[in-house]
Amino acid sequence: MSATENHVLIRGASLLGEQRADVLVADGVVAEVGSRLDAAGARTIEADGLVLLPGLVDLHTHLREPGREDAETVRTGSRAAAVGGYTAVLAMANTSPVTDTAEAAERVHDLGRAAGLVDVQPVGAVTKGLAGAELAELGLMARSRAGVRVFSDDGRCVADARVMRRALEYVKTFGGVVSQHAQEPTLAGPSACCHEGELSGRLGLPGWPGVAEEVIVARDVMLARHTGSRVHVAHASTAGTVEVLRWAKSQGVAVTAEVTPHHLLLTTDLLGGYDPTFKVNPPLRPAEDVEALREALADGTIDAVATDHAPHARHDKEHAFVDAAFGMLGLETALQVVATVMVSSGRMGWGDLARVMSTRPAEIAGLHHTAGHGRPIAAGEPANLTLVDPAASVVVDRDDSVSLSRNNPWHGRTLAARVHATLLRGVPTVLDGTLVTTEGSHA
Ligand SMILES: NC(=O)N[C@@H](CC(=O)O)C(=O)O
Ligand SMILES: [Zn+2]
Ligand SMILES: [Zn+2]
Repeated sequence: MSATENHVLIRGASLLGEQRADVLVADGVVAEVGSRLDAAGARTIEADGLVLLPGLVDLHTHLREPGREDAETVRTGSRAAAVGGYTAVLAMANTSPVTDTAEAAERVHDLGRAAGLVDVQPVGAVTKGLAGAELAELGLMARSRAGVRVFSDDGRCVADARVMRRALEYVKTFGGVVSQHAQEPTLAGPSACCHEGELSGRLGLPGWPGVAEEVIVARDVMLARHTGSRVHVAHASTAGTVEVLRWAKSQGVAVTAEVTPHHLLLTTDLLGGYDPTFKVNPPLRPAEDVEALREALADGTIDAVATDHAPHARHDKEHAFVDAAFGMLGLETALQVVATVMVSSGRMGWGDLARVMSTRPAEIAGLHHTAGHGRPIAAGEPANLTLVDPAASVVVDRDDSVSLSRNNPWHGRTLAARVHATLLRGVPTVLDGTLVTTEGSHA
């Protein structure tokens, strides 16, 4: 092995879209940031016109392993994440079996390390089997090798206020956070499948009102205030949720929130054709909600963008609308959607995009200090990096995906920007927009 084999020189990138610099990566860390750096023998990435960001961190990914390896595996989901510019993802607990024990969390963690493309950090279930009644082994998961810090029954709401209160008290003891799928089950029938409004009436589909989300968010911020613990709102989707968050933050409540790319761009009227590709939970909302979410993301009321990447096998999606599975792909296109909606429009800069897609998610998940994600691009920092072509414009084709599933709501749309390269601790996982396999060949 030559002395410079582990060296990568990124030449002439614009750091967070601002000053231009060369970045030398050696042995997993940023060795030097400067101009006209020379590193004979280092692999050089010409980055003229490209923007360098800290590696993206996804607070909300469904990897489906164990249980539904036909829809996605830790390995295929890791590939999709790397292609999307991610260096860390949080894998939701609604697998089969559920991630509700230390052993289950360690298994997911180890599968992620074996795939080796992104850091896969398991989310632990709040309640055993996601049943909503008995707390899962929160402390054992936290103390396990997986070091779980984020807990969620995602897919289901922790609807019982007493269970939620106890979970918040428990995670406080080790600095954890509960990520809530906010949806009051008694405010929507079991077959609810879209936003409750004028369109649901016209289509004859049973709907959820936005208030089903808002009452849980309001309740949970009060429980967070009462317990002095941290709550995180998963996939915030309504203007009312934004109002509650704004108030809670003004009161100093330890609440954070994420919004998905699809809730930042897609609206409920896409359901007019009954295409199950657009069936997702929480449902796509009207344009007024979308605008409130964009504003909240820009002003920091919403902390992060999280994909809620929810792969589904074809035979689970290709049904009549009411019977199809909920969820859509997100990892490979998230940065492009945020670039399109927030950066190309001038509402945010690349530095802001780095805040909402890397720094804040890393802080919320506790990956900032320990695992070196979401860090500044500076000498001595772990080299988890994403290089983006801001001028690219790409027509999304669902068959270009490295995910096992094809439920891609962006198919046929033109999106801005493109991930050019991703580095995990200094090792390129993506180069020239293409996955680098561990064998070193392109796949
Ligand atoms: N978002 C979805 O529509 N589906 C998710 C569950 C969830 O995030 O609630 C899934 O696991 O498929
Ligand atoms: Zn959810
Ligand atoms: Zn989810």
